Amino acid sequence: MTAQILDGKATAAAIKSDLTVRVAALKEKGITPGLGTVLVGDDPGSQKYVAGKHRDCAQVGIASIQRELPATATQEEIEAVVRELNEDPACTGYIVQLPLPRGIDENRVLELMDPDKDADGLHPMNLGRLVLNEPAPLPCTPNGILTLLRRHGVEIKGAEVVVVGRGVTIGRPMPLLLTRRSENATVTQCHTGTRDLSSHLKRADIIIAAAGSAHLVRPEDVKPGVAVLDVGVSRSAEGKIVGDVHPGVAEVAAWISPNPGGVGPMTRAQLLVNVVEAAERSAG
Ligand SMILES: Nc1nc(=O)c2c([nH]1)NC[C@@H]1CN(c3ccc(C(=O)N[C@@H](CCC(=O)O)C(=O)O)cc3)C=[N+]21
Repeated sequence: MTAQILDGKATAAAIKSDLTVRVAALKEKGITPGLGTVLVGDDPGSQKYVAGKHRDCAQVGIASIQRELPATATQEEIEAVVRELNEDPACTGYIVQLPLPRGIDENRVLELMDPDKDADGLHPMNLGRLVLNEPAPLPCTPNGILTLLRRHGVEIKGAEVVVVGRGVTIGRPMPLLLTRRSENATVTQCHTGTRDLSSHLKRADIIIAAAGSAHLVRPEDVKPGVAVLDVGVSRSAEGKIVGDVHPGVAEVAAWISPNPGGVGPMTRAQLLVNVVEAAERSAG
């Protein structure tokens, strides 16, 4: 058996085409959604991601607001940009690209953001709203994963899902989304402290591998017919992206998300969804 592809690139393109229509409707009401990005420093990876986000915006008609600060920027300088975007009516939603340079208190910056402009869905207020089942912008990568599964007809209701990882962007919020009544999955969260990862993986109907550990999930660890989402990003010695899932898993799984071309483009698409939804909320 060779797994079918959970095609994030194609699914993200379909979402962007839906959004183009919604953005046009907002513009008829006199509202142009705008995505802001705050990029601090000159990390080439971060520059590339941020550039990708603005390319996406251009495709769907969302305005781009780019703020760049040097690697030497102080806490106060970064916070001043955050305050400015909070006040800017043209900025519907924004992100502060992470990580911030050493010595900057990231959480203090993030907490200063207006939660209603939080395009990442990772502001403490919005994580709290998620716990409380209140409407909120949803974390982009976990929500992108759910959308990718739904659009390929992978059954989430009742599924045994193993999430590997406990990072703030994926591992922590993912089970919160999966265990809502609307999803009704059963979740096991594994991490570096898990005694026997393989025994958990073998029981899973869906595996979400977000540990950042190259080829952590091996073919002998998984049940035939499983759906596997490869969210990990490591770099090989040659600089190529290496995921958390061993390529041999594709011979056992029913569904697999390629990496690149899987969850990454979905993350970007959900960011745009959050910006458009924030603009729609403000339009009433
Ligand atoms: N505030 C904040 N929000 C983020 O969402 C955020 C962040 N900071 N910091 C860095 C990480 C990383 N991230 C990616 C998003 C899309 C791709 C993506 O689309 N990747 C392509 C490949 C790109 C390539 O070839 O390098 C793919 O998977 O097909 C990758 C990585 C968002 N992040």
